[in-house]
Amino acid sequence: MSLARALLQRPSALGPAAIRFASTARPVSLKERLAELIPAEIENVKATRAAHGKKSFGPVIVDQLYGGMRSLPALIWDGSVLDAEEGIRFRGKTIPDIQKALPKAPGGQEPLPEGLFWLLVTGEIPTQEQVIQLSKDWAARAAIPEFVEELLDRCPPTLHPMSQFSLAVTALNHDSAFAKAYQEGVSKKDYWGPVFEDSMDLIAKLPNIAGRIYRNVYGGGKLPAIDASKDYSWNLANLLGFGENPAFVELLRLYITIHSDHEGGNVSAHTGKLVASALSDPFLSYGAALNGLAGPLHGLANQEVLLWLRKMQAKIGEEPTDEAVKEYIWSTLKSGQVVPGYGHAVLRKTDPRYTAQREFALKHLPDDKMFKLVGQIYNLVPNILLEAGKAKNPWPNVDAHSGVLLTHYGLDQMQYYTVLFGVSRAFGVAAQLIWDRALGAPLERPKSYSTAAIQKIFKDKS
Ligand SMILES: CC(=O)SCCNC(=O)CCNC(=O)[C@H](O)C(C)(C)COP(=O)(O)OP(=O)(O)OC[C@H]1O[C@@H](n2cnc3c(N)ncnc32)[C@H](O)[C@@H]1OP(=O)(O)O
Ligand SMILES: O=C([O-])CC(=O)C(=O)O
Repeated sequence: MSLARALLQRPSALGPAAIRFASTARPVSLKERLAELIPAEIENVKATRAAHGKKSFGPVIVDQLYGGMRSLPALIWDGSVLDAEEGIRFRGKTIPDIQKALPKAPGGQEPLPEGLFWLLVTGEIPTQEQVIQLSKDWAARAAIPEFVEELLDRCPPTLHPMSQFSLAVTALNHDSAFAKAYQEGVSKKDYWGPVFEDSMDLIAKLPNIAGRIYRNVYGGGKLPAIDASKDYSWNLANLLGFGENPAFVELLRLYITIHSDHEGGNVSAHTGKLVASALSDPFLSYGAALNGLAGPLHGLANQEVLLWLRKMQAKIGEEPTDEAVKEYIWSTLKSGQVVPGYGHAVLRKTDPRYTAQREFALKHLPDDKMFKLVGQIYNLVPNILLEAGKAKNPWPNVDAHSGVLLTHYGLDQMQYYTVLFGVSRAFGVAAQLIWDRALGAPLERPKSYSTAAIQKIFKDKS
Protein backbone atom coordinates (compact mmCIF):
# COMPACT_ATOMS: atom_id res chain seq x y z
CA MET A 1 0.00 0.00 0.00
CA SER A 2 1.36 3.44 -0.90
CA LEU A 3 2.12 5.92 1.86
CA ALA A 4 -0.55 8.26 0.48
CA ARG A 5 -3.19 5.54 0.68
CA ALA A 6 -2.11 4.53 4.16
CA LEU A 7 -2.42 8.16 5.21
CA LEU A 8 -5.89 8.43 3.75
CA GLN A 9 -7.08 5.33 5.52
CA ARG A 10 -5.80 6.45 8.92
CA PRO A 11 -5.46 10.19 8.58
CA SER A 12 -5.80 10.91 12.28
CA ALA A 13 -2.80 8.71 13.10
CA LEU A 14 -0.41 11.02 11.25
CA GLY A 15 0.01 14.77 11.30
CA PRO A 16 -0.62 17.28 8.52
CA ALA A 17 3.09 17.58 7.80
CA ALA A 18 3.30 13.88 7.02
CA ILE A 19 0.36 14.17 4.67
CA ARG A 20 1.96 17.15 2.91
CA PHE A 21 5.27 15.26 2.73
CA ALA A 22 3.51 12.34 1.05
CA SER A 23 2.13 14.56 -1.64
CA THR A 24 4.96 16.87 -2.63
CA ALA A 25 4.82 15.61 -6.22
CA ARG A 26 1.26 16.89 -6.74
CA PRO A 27 -1.02 19.43 -5.08
CA VAL A 28 -2.63 18.43 -1.77
CA SER A 29 -5.92 16.74 -2.69
CA LEU A 30 -9.29 17.73 -1.30
CA LYS A 31 -9.49 14.54 0.77
CA GLU A 32 -6.04 15.10 2.21
CA ARG A 33 -6.86 18.71 3.10
CA LEU A 34 -10.11 17.56 4.69
CA ALA A 35 -8.26 14.96 6.75
CA GLU A 36 -6.06 17.77 8.05
CA LEU A 37 -9.02 19.99 8.93
CA ILE A 38 -11.32 17.50 10.64
CA PRO A 39 -9.55 17.05 14.02
CA ALA A 40 -9.42 20.81 14.67
CA GLU A 41 -13.05 21.24 13.63
CA ILE A 42 -14.15 18.48 16.01
CA GLU A 43 -12.43 20.44 18.82
CA ASN A 44 -13.96 23.71 17.55
CA VAL A 45 -17.47 22.27 17.74
CA LYS A 46 -16.78 20.80 21.20
CA ALA A 47 -15.56 24.19 22.42
CA THR A 48 -18.57 25.99 20.89
CA ARG A 49 -20.95 23.58 22.59
CA ALA A 50 -19.09 23.86 25.91
CA ALA A 51 -19.22 27.67 25.78
CA HIS A 52 -22.72 28.18 24.33
CA GLY A 53 -24.51 24.81 24.40
CA LYS A 54 -27.00 25.77 27.10
CA LYS A 55 -27.75 29.28 25.83
CA SER A 56 -31.18 30.13 24.43
CA PHE A 57 -31.71 31.24 20.84
CA GLY A 58 -34.94 32.96 21.87
CA PRO A 59 -38.53 31.78 22.19
CA VAL A 60 -40.36 29.47 19.83
CA ILE A 61 -43.90 30.65 19.19
CA VAL A 62 -46.84 28.46 18.23
CA ASP A 63 -47.19 30.24 14.87
CA GLN A 64 -43.79 28.84 13.87
CA LEU A 65 -45.12 25.29 14.28
CA TYR A 66 -48.03 26.11 11.97
CA GLY A 67 -46.05 28.46 9.74
CA GLY A 68 -43.47 26.20 8.12
CA MET A 69 -40.91 26.82 10.90
CA ARG A 70 -39.91 30.21 9.43
CA SER A 71 -36.83 31.63 11.23
CA LEU A 72 -36.71 28.72 13.68
CA PRO A 73 -33.01 28.22 14.48
CA ALA A 74 -32.76 24.47 14.08
CA LEU A 75 -29.83 23.35 11.92
CA ILE A 76 -26.07 23.54 11.59
CA TRP A 77 -24.89 24.23 8.01
CA ASP A 78 -21.31 25.33 7.47
CA GLY A 79 -21.01 25.87 3.73
CA SER A 80 -23.12 29.01 3.51
CA VAL A 81 -25.25 31.38 5.55
CA LEU A 82 -28.11 33.48 4.18
CA ASP A 83 -28.73 37.06 5.26
CA ALA A 84 -32.24 38.37 4.56
CA GLU A 85 -30.96 41.68 3.19
CA GLU A 86 -27.61 40.80 1.70
CA GLY A 87 -28.23 37.29 0.36
CA ILE A 88 -25.94 34.29 0.40
CA ARG A 89 -22.34 34.09 1.57
CA PHE A 90 -20.40 30.94 0.78
CA ARG A 91 -18.00 30.37 3.68
CA GLY A 92 -18.24 34.09 4.40
CA LYS A 93 -17.81 35.20 0.78
CA THR A 94 -20.44 37.00 -1.32
CA ILE A 95 -21.10 36.12 -4.96
CA PRO A 96 -18.95 39.04 -6.24
CA ASP A 97 -16.18 37.90 -3.82
CA ILE A 98 -16.13 34.38 -5.23
CA GLN A 99 -16.41 35.62 -8.80
CA LYS A 100 -13.17 37.43 -8.11
CA ALA A 101 -11.34 34.94 -5.94
CA LEU A 102 -12.06 31.48 -7.37
CA PRO A 103 -9.92 30.00 -10.15
CA LYS A 104 -11.20 30.35 -13.73
CA ALA A 105 -10.81 28.20 -16.83
CA PRO A 106 -8.15 29.39 -19.31
CA GLY A 107 -9.73 32.37 -21.10
CA GLY A 108 -12.81 32.20 -18.86
CA GLN A 109 -14.20 34.89 -16.57
CA GLU A 110 -16.67 32.97 -14.44
CA PRO A 111 -15.61 30.93 -11.39
CA LEU A 112 -15.14 27.19 -11.79
CA PRO A 113 -17.64 25.21 -9.68
CA GLU A 114 -14.76 22.87 -8.77
CA GLY A 115 -13.28 25.77 -6.81
CA LEU A 116 -16.60 26.52 -5.17
CA PHE A 117 -16.85 22.91 -3.99
CA TRP A 118 -13.36 23.13 -2.53
CA LEU A 119 -14.36 26.34 -0.77
CA LEU A 120 -17.60 24.82 0.59
CA VAL A 121 -15.74 21.80 1.96
CA THR A 122 -12.62 23.47 3.36
CA GLY A 123 -13.45 27.16 3.77
CA GLU A 124 -10.37 27.88 1.65
CA ILE A 125 -9.75 29.16 -1.88
CA PRO A 126 -8.00 26.41 -3.85
CA THR A 127 -5.08 26.86 -6.20
CA GLN A 128 -5.48 26.51 -9.96
CA GLU A 129 -3.67 23.14 -9.75
CA GLN A 130 -6.05 21.85 -7.07
CA VAL A 131 -9.04 22.79 -9.20
CA ILE A 132 -7.54 21.07 -12.24
CA GLN A 133 -6.94 17.99 -10.10
CA LEU A 134 -10.60 18.03 -9.03
CA SER A 135 -11.79 18.32 -12.65
CA LYS A 136 -9.68 15.30 -13.55
CA ASP A 137 -10.84 13.32 -10.51
CA TRP A 138 -14.50 13.96 -11.37
CA ALA A 139 -13.90 13.09 -15.02
CA ALA A 140 -12.35 9.79 -13.92
CA ARG A 141 -15.40 8.99 -11.78
CA ALA A 142 -18.01 10.16 -14.32
CA ALA A 143 -19.17 6.85 -15.84
CA ILE A 144 -22.55 5.56 -14.64
CA PRO A 145 -23.41 1.85 -14.28
CA GLU A 146 -24.95 0.22 -17.32
CA PHE A 147 -28.13 -0.63 -15.45
CA VAL A 148 -28.63 3.06 -14.62
CA GLU A 149 -28.24 3.90 -18.31
CA GLU A 150 -30.84 1.26 -19.11
CA LEU A 151 -33.13 2.54 -16.37
CA LEU A 152 -33.03 6.00 -17.95
CA ASP A 153 -33.41 4.66 -21.47
CA ARG A 154 -36.59 2.87 -20.39
CA CYS A 155 -38.22 5.96 -18.91
CA PRO A 156 -40.99 7.30 -21.14
CA PRO A 157 -40.04 10.75 -22.48
CA THR A 158 -43.25 11.97 -20.87
CA LEU A 159 -41.84 11.24 -17.38
CA HIS A 160 -40.71 14.60 -15.97
CA PRO A 161 -36.90 15.00 -16.22
CA MET A 162 -36.74 15.57 -12.44
CA SER A 163 -38.43 12.22 -11.74
CA GLN A 164 -35.95 10.53 -14.06
CA PHE A 165 -33.09 12.36 -12.35
CA SER A 166 -34.19 11.31 -8.89
CA LEU A 167 -34.67 7.67 -9.99
CA ALA A 168 -31.16 7.51 -11.43
CA VAL A 169 -29.48 9.18 -8.44
CA THR A 170 -31.30 6.86 -6.05
CA ALA A 171 -30.17 3.86 -8.11
CA LEU A 172 -26.51 4.90 -7.72
CA ASN A 173 -26.88 3.65 -4.16
CA HIS A 174 -26.16 0.22 -5.69
CA ASP A 175 -22.43 1.04 -5.53
CA SER A 176 -22.35 3.20 -2.41
CA ALA A 177 -19.01 2.99 -0.60
CA PHE A 178 -20.69 4.16 2.61
CA ALA A 179 -23.53 1.60 2.48
CA LYS A 180 -20.92 -1.14 1.91
CA ALA A 181 -18.60 0.11 4.65
CA TYR A 182 -21.52 0.29 7.07
CA GLN A 183 -22.45 -3.32 6.35
CA GLU A 184 -18.83 -4.23 6.97
CA GLY A 185 -18.89 -2.54 10.36
CA VAL A 186 -17.02 0.74 9.72
CA SER A 187 -16.36 2.70 12.91
CA LYS A 188 -18.34 5.93 13.46
CA LYS A 189 -15.18 8.02 13.42
CA ASP A 190 -14.37 6.79 9.91
CA TYR A 191 -17.81 7.44 8.34
CA TRP A 192 -16.64 10.57 6.57
CA GLY A 193 -14.16 8.70 4.33
CA PRO A 194 -16.69 6.59 2.38
CA VAL A 195 -19.22 9.46 2.50
CA PHE A 196 -16.56 11.65 0.87
CA GLU A 197 -16.02 9.01 -1.83
CA ASP A 198 -19.77 8.71 -2.48
CA SER A 199 -20.14 12.48 -2.57
CA MET A 200 -17.36 12.81 -5.13
CA ASP A 201 -18.91 9.99 -7.19
CA LEU A 202 -22.34 11.61 -6.94
CA ILE A 203 -21.15 14.98 -8.25
CA ALA A 204 -18.97 13.33 -10.90
CA LYS A 205 -21.79 11.15 -12.28
CA LEU A 206 -24.45 13.86 -12.48
CA PRO A 207 -23.40 15.20 -15.92
CA ASN A 208 -23.75 11.77 -17.51
CA ILE A 209 -27.17 11.31 -15.91
CA ALA A 210 -28.32 14.83 -16.80
CA GLY A 211 -26.95 14.52 -20.35
CA ARG A 212 -28.63 11.16 -20.92
CA ILE A 213 -31.99 12.46 -19.71
CA TYR A 214 -31.69 15.50 -21.98
CA ARG A 215 -30.86 13.48 -25.08
CA ASN A 216 -33.43 10.76 -24.35
CA VAL A 217 -36.23 13.26 -23.87
CA TYR A 218 -35.34 15.92 -26.42
CA GLY A 219 -33.24 14.03 -29.00
CA GLY A 220 -29.69 14.91 -30.00
CA GLY A 221 -28.21 11.49 -30.54
CA LYS A 222 -25.53 9.55 -28.72
CA LEU A 223 -23.80 11.04 -25.69
CA PRO A 224 -20.20 12.10 -26.28
CA ALA A 225 -17.48 10.80 -23.96
CA ILE A 226 -16.25 12.87 -21.00
CA ASP A 227 -13.06 14.77 -21.87
CA ALA A 228 -10.67 14.48 -18.89
CA SER A 229 -8.69 17.50 -20.06
CA LYS A 230 -11.72 19.79 -19.70
CA ASP A 231 -13.56 21.17 -16.66
CA TYR A 232 -16.85 19.91 -15.20
CA SER A 233 -19.05 22.59 -16.77
CA TRP A 234 -17.53 22.19 -20.22
CA ASN A 235 -18.23 18.46 -20.02
CA LEU A 236 -21.81 19.01 -18.88
CA ALA A 237 -22.36 21.55 -21.67
CA ASN A 238 -20.87 19.12 -24.17
CA LEU A 239 -23.11 16.27 -23.01
CA LEU A 240 -26.08 18.56 -23.59
CA GLY A 241 -24.80 19.41 -27.06
CA PHE A 242 -23.47 22.93 -26.28
CA GLY A 243 -19.74 22.20 -25.83
CA GLU A 244 -18.81 24.32 -28.84
CA ASN A 245 -20.47 27.43 -27.43
CA PRO A 246 -17.98 29.14 -25.05
CA ALA A 247 -20.59 31.62 -23.77
CA PHE A 248 -22.94 28.77 -22.80
CA VAL A 249 -20.06 26.99 -21.02
CA GLU A 250 -19.33 30.21 -19.11
CA LEU A 251 -23.01 30.48 -18.24
CA LEU A 252 -22.99 26.94 -16.82
CA ARG A 253 -19.91 27.74 -14.71
CA LEU A 254 -21.72 30.71 -13.22
CA TYR A 255 -25.03 28.82 -12.97
CA ILE A 256 -23.59 25.83 -11.10
CA THR A 257 -21.57 28.07 -8.80
CA ILE A 258 -24.44 30.30 -7.70
CA HIS A 259 -27.13 27.60 -7.40
CA SER A 260 -24.94 25.28 -5.33
CA ASP A 261 -25.84 26.21 -1.79
CA HIS A 262 -28.35 28.38 0.07
CA GLU A 263 -27.72 27.52 3.72
CA GLY A 264 -29.42 24.51 5.30
CA GLY A 265 -33.10 25.28 5.76
CA ASN A 266 -34.28 25.28 2.14
CA VAL A 267 -36.31 22.22 1.17
CA SER A 268 -33.64 20.41 -0.87
CA ALA A 269 -30.71 21.01 1.48
CA HIS A 270 -32.68 20.21 4.58
CA THR A 271 -34.14 17.06 3.03
CA GLY A 272 -30.67 15.83 2.09
CA LYS A 273 -29.36 16.46 5.58
CA LEU A 274 -32.40 14.93 7.26
CA VAL A 275 -32.33 11.73 5.22
CA ALA A 276 -28.57 11.38 5.66
CA SER A 277 -28.99 11.74 9.42
CA ALA A 278 -30.52 8.24 9.36
CA LEU A 279 -27.19 7.18 7.80
CA SER A 280 -28.79 6.72 4.41
CA ASP A 281 -25.91 7.07 1.94
CA PRO A 282 -25.36 10.27 -0.12
CA PHE A 283 -27.17 8.83 -3.18
CA LEU A 284 -30.35 8.03 -1.25
CA SER A 285 -30.11 11.34 0.59
CA TYR A 286 -29.59 13.38 -2.54
CA GLY A 287 -32.33 11.49 -4.43
CA ALA A 288 -34.69 12.63 -1.67
CA ALA A 289 -33.35 16.20 -1.88
CA LEU A 290 -34.07 16.24 -5.61
CA ASN A 291 -37.69 15.29 -4.99
CA GLY A 292 -38.02 18.43 -2.87
CA LEU A 293 -36.22 20.57 -5.42
CA ALA A 294 -38.79 19.36 -7.97
CA GLY A 295 -41.58 21.31 -6.25
CA PRO A 296 -42.90 24.50 -7.93
CA LEU A 297 -42.38 26.64 -4.82
CA HIS A 298 -38.71 25.61 -4.79
CA GLY A 299 -36.42 24.62 -7.70
CA LEU A 300 -39.18 23.96 -10.21
CA ALA A 301 -39.98 27.67 -10.09
CA ASN A 302 -37.40 28.21 -12.85
CA GLN A 303 -39.55 26.06 -15.14
CA GLU A 304 -42.68 27.88 -13.97
CA VAL A 305 -41.13 31.28 -14.71
CA LEU A 306 -40.47 30.33 -18.32
CA LEU A 307 -43.93 28.84 -18.76
CA TRP A 308 -45.43 32.01 -17.31
CA LEU A 309 -43.33 34.24 -19.57
CA ARG A 310 -44.25 32.20 -22.65
CA LYS A 311 -47.94 32.34 -21.78
CA MET A 312 -47.63 36.06 -21.23
CA GLN A 313 -45.94 36.56 -24.62
CA ALA A 314 -48.57 34.40 -26.32
CA LYS A 315 -51.29 36.57 -24.81
CA ILE A 316 -49.87 40.10 -25.00
CA GLY A 317 -47.01 39.83 -27.49
CA GLU A 318 -43.21 39.72 -27.32
CA GLU A 319 -42.76 43.42 -26.64
CA PRO A 320 -45.82 44.33 -24.53
CA THR A 321 -46.59 47.69 -22.94
CA ASP A 322 -46.20 48.15 -19.18
CA GLU A 323 -49.98 48.39 -18.87
CA ALA A 324 -50.48 45.01 -20.58
CA VAL A 325 -47.82 43.39 -18.38
CA LYS A 326 -49.37 44.85 -15.22
CA GLU A 327 -52.75 43.51 -16.21
CA TYR A 328 -51.26 40.08 -16.83
CA ILE A 329 -49.54 40.06 -13.41
CA TRP A 330 -52.79 41.05 -11.71
CA SER A 331 -54.69 38.34 -13.58
CA THR A 332 -52.18 35.78 -12.27
CA LEU A 333 -52.72 36.95 -8.70
CA LYS A 334 -56.48 37.22 -9.05
CA SER A 335 -56.71 33.65 -10.28
CA GLY A 336 -55.09 32.51 -7.02
CA GLN A 337 -51.66 31.70 -8.44
CA VAL A 338 -48.24 32.93 -7.33
CA VAL A 339 -46.01 35.07 -9.53
CA PRO A 340 -43.20 32.57 -10.11
CA GLY A 341 -39.66 33.77 -9.44
CA TYR A 342 -40.77 36.39 -6.92
CA GLY A 343 -40.83 36.22 -3.13
CA HIS A 344 -38.67 34.22 -0.76
CA ALA A 345 -38.97 32.52 2.60
CA VAL A 346 -35.88 34.31 3.97
CA LEU A 347 -34.68 37.01 1.55
CA ARG A 348 -36.18 40.49 1.81
CA LYS A 349 -34.25 42.13 -1.03
CA THR A 350 -33.41 41.24 -4.65
CA ASP A 351 -31.58 37.91 -4.64
CA PRO A 352 -27.89 38.52 -5.48
CA ARG A 353 -28.08 35.38 -7.64
CA TYR A 354 -30.66 37.24 -9.76
CA THR A 355 -28.29 40.20 -9.96
CA ALA A 356 -25.34 38.02 -10.98
CA GLN A 357 -27.41 36.52 -13.81
CA ARG A 358 -28.63 39.95 -14.88
CA GLU A 359 -25.03 41.14 -15.09
CA PHE A 360 -24.18 38.10 -17.21
CA ALA A 361 -27.09 38.92 -19.52
CA LEU A 362 -26.07 42.58 -19.79
CA LYS A 363 -22.63 41.42 -20.88
CA HIS A 364 -23.62 38.61 -23.24
CA LEU A 365 -27.20 39.15 -24.44
CA PRO A 366 -28.27 42.75 -23.80
CA ASP A 367 -30.66 42.84 -26.76
CA ASP A 368 -32.45 39.55 -26.12
CA LYS A 369 -36.21 40.20 -26.17
CA MET A 370 -37.02 37.89 -23.29
CA PHE A 371 -34.22 39.36 -21.18
CA LYS A 372 -35.75 42.78 -21.77
CA LEU A 373 -39.15 41.43 -20.74
CA VAL A 374 -37.62 40.04 -17.52
CA GLY A 375 -36.21 43.52 -16.81
CA GLN A 376 -39.58 45.12 -17.53
CA ILE A 377 -41.29 42.68 -15.15
CA TYR A 378 -38.71 43.51 -12.46
CA ASN A 379 -39.84 47.13 -12.66
CA LEU A 380 -43.51 46.17 -12.24
CA VAL A 381 -43.97 43.09 -10.05
CA PRO A 382 -42.61 44.39 -6.71
CA ASN A 383 -45.08 47.29 -6.57
CA ILE A 384 -47.96 45.01 -7.51
CA LEU A 385 -47.02 42.42 -4.87
CA LEU A 386 -46.74 45.23 -2.31
CA GLU A 387 -50.14 46.55 -3.34
CA ALA A 388 -51.63 43.04 -3.17
CA GLY A 389 -50.32 43.09 0.39
CA LYS A 390 -49.54 39.47 1.09
CA ALA A 391 -45.98 38.56 0.07
CA LYS A 392 -43.38 39.48 2.69
CA ASN A 393 -40.77 39.83 -0.03
CA PRO A 394 -41.83 41.41 -3.34
CA TRP A 395 -38.39 41.04 -4.95
CA PRO A 396 -37.15 38.46 -7.48
CA ASN A 397 -35.33 35.29 -6.52
CA VAL A 398 -32.79 33.25 -8.49
CA ASP A 399 -35.45 31.46 -10.55
CA ALA A 400 -36.77 34.68 -12.11
CA HIS A 401 -33.73 34.86 -14.36
CA SER A 402 -32.11 31.50 -15.03
CA GLY A 403 -34.45 30.15 -17.72
CA VAL A 404 -34.13 33.25 -19.88
CA LEU A 405 -30.37 32.80 -20.10
CA LEU A 406 -30.65 29.10 -20.98
CA THR A 407 -33.33 29.85 -23.57
CA HIS A 408 -31.12 32.46 -25.21
CA TYR A 409 -28.53 29.79 -26.02
CA GLY A 410 -31.13 27.36 -27.38
CA LEU A 411 -31.77 25.27 -24.25
CA ASP A 412 -35.45 26.14 -24.33
CA GLN A 413 -36.93 22.93 -22.90
CA MET A 414 -38.10 24.45 -19.62
CA GLN A 415 -39.14 21.15 -18.04
CA TYR A 416 -35.45 20.34 -18.01
CA TYR A 417 -34.27 23.44 -16.12
CA THR A 418 -34.58 22.05 -12.61
CA VAL A 419 -32.23 19.19 -13.56
CA LEU A 420 -29.46 21.77 -13.96
CA PHE A 421 -30.40 23.26 -10.60
CA GLY A 422 -30.20 19.72 -9.20
CA VAL A 423 -26.70 19.17 -10.57
CA SER A 424 -25.61 22.36 -8.86
CA ARG A 425 -27.35 21.84 -5.51
CA ALA A 426 -25.49 18.51 -5.11
CA PHE A 427 -22.34 20.55 -4.43
CA GLY A 428 -23.75 22.23 -1.34
CA VAL A 429 -25.57 19.19 0.02
CA ALA A 430 -22.58 16.87 -0.52
CA ALA A 431 -20.21 19.26 1.27
CA GLN A 432 -22.46 19.32 4.32
CA LEU A 433 -23.06 15.56 4.37
CA ILE A 434 -19.30 14.99 4.51
CA TRP A 435 -18.98 17.33 7.48
CA ASP A 436 -22.05 15.94 9.20
CA ARG A 437 -20.48 12.49 9.23
CA ALA A 438 -17.03 13.84 10.15
CA LEU A 439 -18.50 15.69 13.14
CA GLY A 440 -20.80 12.86 14.20
CA ALA A 441 -24.06 14.76 13.56
CA PRO A 442 -26.93 12.83 15.17
CA LEU A 443 -30.22 11.50 13.83
CA GLU A 444 -32.66 14.39 13.30
CA ARG A 445 -35.83 14.03 15.30
CA PRO A 446 -37.64 17.27 16.19
CA LYS A 447 -40.76 17.18 18.37
CA SER A 448 -44.19 17.48 16.79
CA TYR A 449 -47.50 18.38 18.42
CA SER A 450 -51.14 17.94 17.53
CA THR A 451 -53.49 20.93 17.63
CA ALA A 452 -55.29 19.23 20.51
CA ALA A 453 -51.99 18.93 22.40
CA ILE A 454 -51.21 22.63 21.88
CA GLN A 455 -54.66 23.61 23.08
CA LYS A 456 -54.23 21.44 26.17
CA ILE A 457 -50.76 22.85 26.98
CA PHE A 458 -52.07 26.42 26.96
CA LYS A 459 -55.34 25.53 28.72
CA ASP A 460 -53.34 23.93 31.52
CA LYS A 461 -51.15 27.07 31.71
CA SER A 462 -53.98 29.60 31.74
C1 LIG B 1 -34.73 28.42 -5.33
C2 LIG B 1 -35.95 28.77 -4.62
O1 LIG B 1 -36.55 27.93 -4.01
S1 LIG B 1 -36.40 30.39 -4.59
C3 LIG B 1 -38.19 30.34 -4.46
C4 LIG B 1 -38.83 29.86 -5.73
N1 LIG B 1 -40.31 29.90 -5.67
C5 LIG B 1 -41.04 30.83 -6.32
O2 LIG B 1 -40.52 31.72 -6.98
C6 LIG B 1 -42.54 30.68 -6.24
C7 LIG B 1 -43.20 32.04 -5.95
N2 LIG B 1 -42.94 32.47 -4.60
C8 LIG B 1 -43.63 31.93 -3.53
O3 LIG B 1 -44.54 31.12 -3.67
C9 LIG B 1 -43.21 32.33 -2.14
O4 LIG B 1 -42.66 33.63 -2.15
C10 LIG B 1 -42.18 31.36 -1.50
C11 LIG B 1 -42.71 29.92 -1.54
C12 LIG B 1 -40.85 31.40 -2.25
C13 LIG B 1 -41.93 31.77 -0.06
O5 LIG B 1 -43.10 31.51 0.67
P1 LIG B 1 -43.40 32.19 2.07
O6 LIG B 1 -42.17 32.24 2.90
O7 LIG B 1 -44.58 31.50 2.64
O8 LIG B 1 -43.76 33.67 1.62
P2 LIG B 1 -44.59 34.79 2.39
O9 LIG B 1 -44.46 34.65 3.87
O10 LIG B 1 -44.19 36.07 1.78
O11 LIG B 1 -46.09 34.41 1.99
C14 LIG B 1 -47.18 35.16 2.46
C15 LIG B 1 -48.30 35.11 1.42
O12 LIG B 1 -47.84 35.78 0.24
C16 LIG B 1 -47.97 34.93 -0.88
N3 LIG B 1 -46.88 35.12 -1.80
C17 LIG B 1 -45.56 35.02 -1.56
N4 LIG B 1 -44.86 35.16 -2.71
C18 LIG B 1 -45.79 35.35 -3.69
C19 LIG B 1 -45.70 35.50 -5.09
N5 LIG B 1 -44.53 35.46 -5.72
N6 LIG B 1 -46.84 35.65 -5.79
C20 LIG B 1 -48.02 35.66 -5.16
N7 LIG B 1 -48.18 35.49 -3.84
C21 LIG B 1 -47.05 35.33 -3.12
C22 LIG B 1 -47.90 33.53 -0.29
O13 LIG B 1 -48.43 32.57 -1.19
C23 LIG B 1 -48.67 33.70 0.98
O14 LIG B 1 -50.04 33.67 0.68
P3 LIG B 1 -51.13 33.01 1.69
O15 LIG B 1 -51.09 33.87 2.91
O16 LIG B 1 -52.40 33.08 0.92
O17 LIG B 1 -50.67 31.61 1.95
O1 LIG C 1 -33.42 29.35 0.46
C1 LIG C 1 -34.51 28.90 0.08
O2 LIG C 1 -35.45 28.63 0.88
C2 LIG C 1 -34.80 28.68 -1.34
C3 LIG C 1 -33.67 29.04 -2.24
O3 LIG C 1 -33.53 30.17 -2.67
C4 LIG C 1 -32.69 28.00 -2.54
O4 LIG C 1 -32.76 26.91 -1.96
O5 LIG C 1 -31.78 28.25 -3.36
